[in-house]
Amino acid sequence: MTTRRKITPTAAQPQLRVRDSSTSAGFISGSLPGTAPQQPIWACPICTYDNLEEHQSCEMCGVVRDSPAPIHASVPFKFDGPSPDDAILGAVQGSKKPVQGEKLLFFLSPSYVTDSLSLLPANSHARAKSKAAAPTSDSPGNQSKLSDKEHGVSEKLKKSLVLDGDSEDVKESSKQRLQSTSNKGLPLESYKPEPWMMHLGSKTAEKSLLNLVVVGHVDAGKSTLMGRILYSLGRVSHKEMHKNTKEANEMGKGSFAYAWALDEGVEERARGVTITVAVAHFETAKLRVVLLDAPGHKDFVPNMISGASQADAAVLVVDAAEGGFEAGMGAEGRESGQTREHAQLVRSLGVSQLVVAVNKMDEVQYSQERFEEIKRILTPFLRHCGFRDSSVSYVPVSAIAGENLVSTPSDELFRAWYTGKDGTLLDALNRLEPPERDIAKPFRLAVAEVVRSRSLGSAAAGGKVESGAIKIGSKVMVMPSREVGVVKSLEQDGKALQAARAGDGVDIGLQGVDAGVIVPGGVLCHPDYPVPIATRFELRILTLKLAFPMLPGAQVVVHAHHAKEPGTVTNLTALIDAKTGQAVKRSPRCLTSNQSALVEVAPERGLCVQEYIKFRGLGRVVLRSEGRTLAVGIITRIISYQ
Ligand SMILES: Nc1nc2c(ncn2[C@@H]2O[C@H](COP(=O)(O)OP(=O)(O)OP(=O)(O)O)[C@@H](O)[C@H]2O)c(=O)[nH]1
Repeated sequence: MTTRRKITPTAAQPQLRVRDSSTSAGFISGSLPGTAPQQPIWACPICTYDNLEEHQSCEMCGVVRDSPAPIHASVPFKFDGPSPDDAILGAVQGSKKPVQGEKLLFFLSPSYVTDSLSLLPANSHARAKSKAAAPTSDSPGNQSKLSDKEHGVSEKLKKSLVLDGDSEDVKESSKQRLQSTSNKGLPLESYKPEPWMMHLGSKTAEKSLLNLVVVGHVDAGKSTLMGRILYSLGRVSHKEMHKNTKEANEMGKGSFAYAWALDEGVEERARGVTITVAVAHFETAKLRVVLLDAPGHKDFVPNMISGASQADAAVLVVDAAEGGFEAGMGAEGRESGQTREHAQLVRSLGVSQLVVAVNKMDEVQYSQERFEEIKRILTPFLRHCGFRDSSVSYVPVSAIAGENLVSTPSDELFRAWYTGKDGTLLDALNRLEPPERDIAKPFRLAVAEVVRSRSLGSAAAGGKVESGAIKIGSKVMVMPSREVGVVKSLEQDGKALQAARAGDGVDIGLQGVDAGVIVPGGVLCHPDYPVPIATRFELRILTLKLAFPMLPGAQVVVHAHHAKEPGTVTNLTALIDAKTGQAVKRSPRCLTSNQSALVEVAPERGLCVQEYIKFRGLGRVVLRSEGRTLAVGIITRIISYQ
């Protein structure tokens, strides 16, 4: 039996999923977080955050340990590696040394893709055919430390966040940041997790959970690849495969038979494209993988964003065929390629580990030269997106021929050069590290979908637990309605659970709330620590390639976790130097491509979001307009609440 489902996020029209009840013995996922051991620490010279000895860079602001005295004190924090967010936060080159053996290049430079494609041999351009863990600061072991320190860090940041010492509004910004802990709830720092939460999973030696999103340009072979893996691992039965093959042949779409294991919708099958995010489960030697198969077509980027916002790691599928790879990179004058856009988006949505599956190797006769060529072009590009070289692996595969997926290649041409020391795609997936989870923070779950099933009842939501933990009987507040219900049932992969914790993708059945109050893009949270409903917030953004300058008053669609809401860029507060993190110009008249800036945004209806520094998963934002991604960013301050 397979346990696949689809997520179609849209705040305006909740997606209902009807499913038979199919529960089995409950289990609790994940490994034992345990209590934080006493370990030596070092204080960051920028933000004063106390880091564990083993960390070579600050978990709070990303500054490399032993870096020279800080010269750009306006940088509040950063990812583990440079990313679009890093550019937003600044100091990519100013305060961070290159990591061992890596050269940090100025990333997302306008000419970058053109430059990298110019590395191709002349005939490669002619080939174009017509048709993206490091532990976070929220590690369980660090949870108490983080919670206890949060306020102290903020006190320091109060000074360092001021972009311009003379500016009253920016001083006010810092003051409000400190007050914006939660709206009409207890201060976050007063939260203490209950003992049972910290011991979830302690009695079992279960595999770790990894949420894996599969992204890449349209038709790169994502669904075929994952369908074939699911089939090889026995997650798709022979009977089901036989049925898919027969029906696909009858529709003249025989080559999509494996993809149909994931593309189950009528329209998806008729059009031969993935539209929604399909969810499936499989296991590697050490991981329980929740697979999120995202659409590649540019029209469905919003759905891809929703899938990627739940992910811990990603598989970027690229098409090795002549012209296929180049199309994904937006070569040959194409306005954009989704290999490029997806890699930028997944990194800005917090994914730092990437497996690049170089697919359709059968179409290039398993050419080592082609594989190396693609690697050579992608490596610096992915570095520019913010991926560390050491967090990216490349695996040549053929989904259609089943080569190098779960077993070593059998094709002679392939075996001639691929010795298999880097292993199969499954080996590469097994090497991914699940991130540490935010267990010691109040419960938060961003609603990905509305679920209706007999076992869960009429008021049920599906999504990934961002922080904290819940069990049967826990009270939760449904936002934005503020109705409070009790957890009646919990399910994961079709099995009943007694409890769920940060990182788990779960379906939650609630008692005591109206079904209609659960909406995709809403948030389930701890009733004493409700998520704010923000009606205006400040963002640090990095603009991508803009067709037109962004002006104050620009109409955008604001994407935050699974929420999607029209909104207005009400103010361009300051232009920020991406290298130094300093405000270089107040109230710029407009923003152009590849600029880092502080802006204010007002969604038409309140959004359930939080400052990135407090809840990363609820603090990342993507601004889009007319089907194009304009900017990626993080919430630095909530200005007004509903
Ligand atoms: N030759 C060859 N064709 C492949 C391979 N993998 C996939 N395809 C074909 O590529 C086409 C697209 O495959 P899909 O799996 O639907 O691609 P996708 O990336 O999931 O597409 P979207 O989700 O719509 O972006 C189908 O005709 C597949 O049969 C491969 O390894 N070799």
